[in-house]
Amino acid sequence: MRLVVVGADGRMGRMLVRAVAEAEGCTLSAAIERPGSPALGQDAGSLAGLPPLNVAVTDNPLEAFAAADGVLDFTTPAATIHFAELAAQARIVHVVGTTGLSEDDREKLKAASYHARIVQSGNMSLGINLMAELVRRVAKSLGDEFDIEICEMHHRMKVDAPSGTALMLGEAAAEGRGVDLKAVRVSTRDGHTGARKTGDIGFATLRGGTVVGDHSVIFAGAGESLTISHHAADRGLFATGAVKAALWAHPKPPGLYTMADVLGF
Ligand SMILES: NC(=O)C1=CN([C@@H]2O[C@H](COP(=O)(O)OP(=O)(O)OC[C@H]3O[C@@H](n4cnc5c(N)ncnc54)[C@H](OP(=O)(O)O)[C@@H]3O)[C@@H](O)[C@H]2O)C=CC1
Ligand SMILES: O=C(O)C1=N[C@H](C(=O)O)C[C@H](O)C1
Repeated sequence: MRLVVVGADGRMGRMLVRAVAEAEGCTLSAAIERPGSPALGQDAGSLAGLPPLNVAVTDNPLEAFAAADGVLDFTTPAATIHFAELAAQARIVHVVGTTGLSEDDREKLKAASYHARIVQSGNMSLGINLMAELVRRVAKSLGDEFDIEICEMHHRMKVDAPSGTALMLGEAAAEGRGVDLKAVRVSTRDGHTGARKTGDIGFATLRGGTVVGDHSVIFAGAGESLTISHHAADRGLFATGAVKAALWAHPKPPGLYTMADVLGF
């Protein structure tokens, strides 16, 4: 499968280049960065700490997508929506790891998925996707006498909050309870907040250092609490998941898929 990595000089982009180079049945057909990036013209393999792959970074996604079977995209919401339009025109697979997407962005991805095979997930790891299934089940079993709080910590450079993963876990908890997350979500608390409202789902965001990604969902009841946690030690696992998603989606019909579909949950 010929894969393009967009945002190839980013933290995830470099991991994706490595994952493609190491995956059986995949080749890196192009590496894209934004116009003006200092990475333009450099070898994508060298940027990723590998021997040269003879793939120079360019700012021409149109040409790259026309000669590819799929694109791995961990960039920014604006860039992802632009790439979704191009991937739909080229009828290729689009794996979207970018977080911080708005409702409007999601609508645009949905529209693009009439032509492209899109796999979108706030987290491409096996562990988090399994955790979301567990959270759904526990939330369904426990009822709202158990308060749900979601805590996440990421590195100091992360720009969106709560994390895409935290929101995904919140959606799973809300689904388990049969409620709409938007109606019960509490993402900030400061000052005299009053007592916690029954049924709220709270989010706490921590940022610091080089933390790859830690997530906990706490079910706090009367006299007992249950916590489900995940610790990501290396962002290579998200990249491996993204390549797996691309290979899975290659023979599928156009549509908007999730990592849970890829993993068969
Ligand atoms: N779903 C998952 O499993 C995971 C998702 N993520 C998400 O992936 C995204 C990226 O994270 P991370 O790698 O840490 O961020 P980085 O900022 O390190 O990487 C993003 C890269 O995309 C580039 N970029 C921005 N706009 C464009 C454009 N129009 N064309 C081409 N390249 C562009 C940036 O270039 P420049 O810096 O020059 O602007 C940068 O190199 C975030 O939303 C993050 O939350 C991260 C890990 C796992
Ligand atoms: O920005 C990151 O680094 C990460 N982003 C994703 C998120 O927002 O959940 C996934 C992972 O936790 C790392």
